[in-house]
Amino acid sequence: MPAPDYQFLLQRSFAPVAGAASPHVTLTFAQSLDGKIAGAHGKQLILSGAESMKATHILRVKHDAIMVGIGTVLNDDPRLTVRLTSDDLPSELDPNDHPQPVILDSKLRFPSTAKLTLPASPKKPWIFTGPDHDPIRKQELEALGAKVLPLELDSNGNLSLKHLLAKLHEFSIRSLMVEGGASVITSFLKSGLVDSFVLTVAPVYVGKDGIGAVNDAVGTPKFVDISYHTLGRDVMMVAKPHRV
Ligand SMILES: NC(=O)C1=CN([C@@H]2O[C@H](COP(=O)(O)OP(=O)(O)OC[C@H]3O[C@@H](n4cnc5c(N)ncnc54)[C@H](OP(=O)(O)O)[C@@H]3O)[C@@H](O)[C@H]2O)C=CC1
Ligand SMILES: Nc1nc(O)c(N)c(N[C@@H]2O[C@H](COP(=O)(O)O)[C@@H](O)[C@H]2O)n1
Repeated sequence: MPAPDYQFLLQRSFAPVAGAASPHVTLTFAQSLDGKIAGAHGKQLILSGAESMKATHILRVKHDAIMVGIGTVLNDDPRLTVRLTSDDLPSELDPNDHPQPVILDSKLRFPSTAKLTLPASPKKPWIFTGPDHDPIRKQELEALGAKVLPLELDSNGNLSLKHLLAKLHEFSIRSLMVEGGASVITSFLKSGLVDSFVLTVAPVYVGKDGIGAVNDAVGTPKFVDISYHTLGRDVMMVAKPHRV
């Protein structure tokens, strides 16, 4: 099998439109053929093969920030770093240019033992939380190097994505990669705030007890500018949501 060509990602722009006061949002995740992103009880699964995982890390290096919900932190304990070498990238991209980790965590459930706050973590997380968070917990997390940032809630009691994007823009974040999990994917699909959609489909079935990528009604989003790329045994779909 020939080595995959990653130019479709390396050459793609994730810059916001001129004058926008919020970052370009890329929603990306890996799912099975039956639409699952994790196993029973949320068991973390490595669905992506080596080739599509490399594409995910190229996306990481091309974005200023990477975001997951607290459910993913509690379940997966992710690092959210770039693991590539300079041989994998053109000279203008640096494999040490890790995206800023951003977490949605309205009740400050973020664990003190998370890999994201270990000394080895190149960038300490920015944790967005609700207006009624525990100030002592905030201090504890800040002592570990995290930045804790209060945010308004939306009408469903979730952190407001519109305000989040405005705040990230204030902090000079121009591109945000949203990696999941299911609740965050669902919120973004509902929100209409997604600019690029990058889906990895792995040729496996997880079964009915797995966690679906979408866990609530999201309407019927449509996509335009669609392309499909074979990466090893996986397929990556790259598209833009159609804004009406
Ligand atoms: N295959 C893949 O590509 C990926 C798979 N996963 C899998 O996803 C699963 C985790 O998904 P899930 O449990 O849904 O957790 P999420 O990571 O989606 O986090 C959800 C939590 O984030 C908080 N939150 C705050 N604001 C929002 C908002 N506006 N929208 C949505 N959530 C918000 C809520 O917690 P609170 O109310 O406390 O603030 C909510 O319960 C794991 O099994 C993981 O392995 C995760 C990423 C990628
Ligand atoms: N692209 C992709 N493929 C999979 O098969 C996955 N399970 C994920 N998961 C996401 O990556 C996070 C782990 O990141 P680190 O390797 O720890 O940096 C995980 O939490 C999910 O967000 N992604």
